[in-house]
Amino acid sequence: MTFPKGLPHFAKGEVIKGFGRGSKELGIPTANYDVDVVNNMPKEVEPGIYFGFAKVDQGPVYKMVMSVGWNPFYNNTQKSMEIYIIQKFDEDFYGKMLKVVMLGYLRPEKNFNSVDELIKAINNDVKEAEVKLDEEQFSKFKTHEFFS
Ligand SMILES: Cc1cc2nc3c(=O)[nH]c(=O)nc-3n(C[C@H](O)[C@H](O)[C@H](O)COP(=O)(O)O)c2cc1C
Ligand SMILES: Nc1ncnc2c1ncn2[C@@H]1O[C@H](COP(=O)(O)OP(=O)(O)O)[C@@H](O)[C@H]1O
Ligand SMILES: [Mg+2]
Repeated sequence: MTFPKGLPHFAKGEVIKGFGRGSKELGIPTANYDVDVVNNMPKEVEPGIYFGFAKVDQGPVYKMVMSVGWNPFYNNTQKSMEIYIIQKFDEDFYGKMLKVVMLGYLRPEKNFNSVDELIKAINNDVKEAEVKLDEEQFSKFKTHEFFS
């Protein structure tokens, strides 16, 4: 199988503050990158929802889903890259170093009629990502030297 245009893409940077909507309104926190990391992405990587792996500081490598774009449901004016790590954390990790590898594309960003529909869509993304990331072509990136 061939990867979508611009993938795999490796990114790293500090976790910054976003709008605080992820955990408060959706119950799904997302670690946001700053504008430099967003601008470093190859032009051919389309906005949309992606899956891959993530690591905070010296911690373990976890599965992740990522939203790239303008969040049409909220109409953001700045493009963002936000990562939901598929793992429960007891504490926030603002200011920490976050490394990710983007491996696959799930769907375009969409608008929804309600917050509930957005939450359902994200939960479905998580399910799909969990299955796909177990495929050998993707799972091998868990031990990629980028993360060591
Ligand atoms: C897997 C995933 C899929 C998402 N899909 C959409 C989407 O289709 N449309 C949208 O407007 N926002 C989408 N979002 C982004 C959420 O709206 C965003 O995480 C939320 O606004 C939190 O923003 P904040 O970090 O600035 O607080 C998605 C986020 C994730 C993690
Ligand atoms: N599983 C997780 N995935 C991503 N971020 C998490 C997770 N658990 C806790 N966090 C923390 O929650 C923060 C994001 O919450 P969020 O409500 O999206 O706020 P913000 O708008 O500031 O990004 C992250 O920056 C991180 O410190
Ligand atoms: Mg966030």
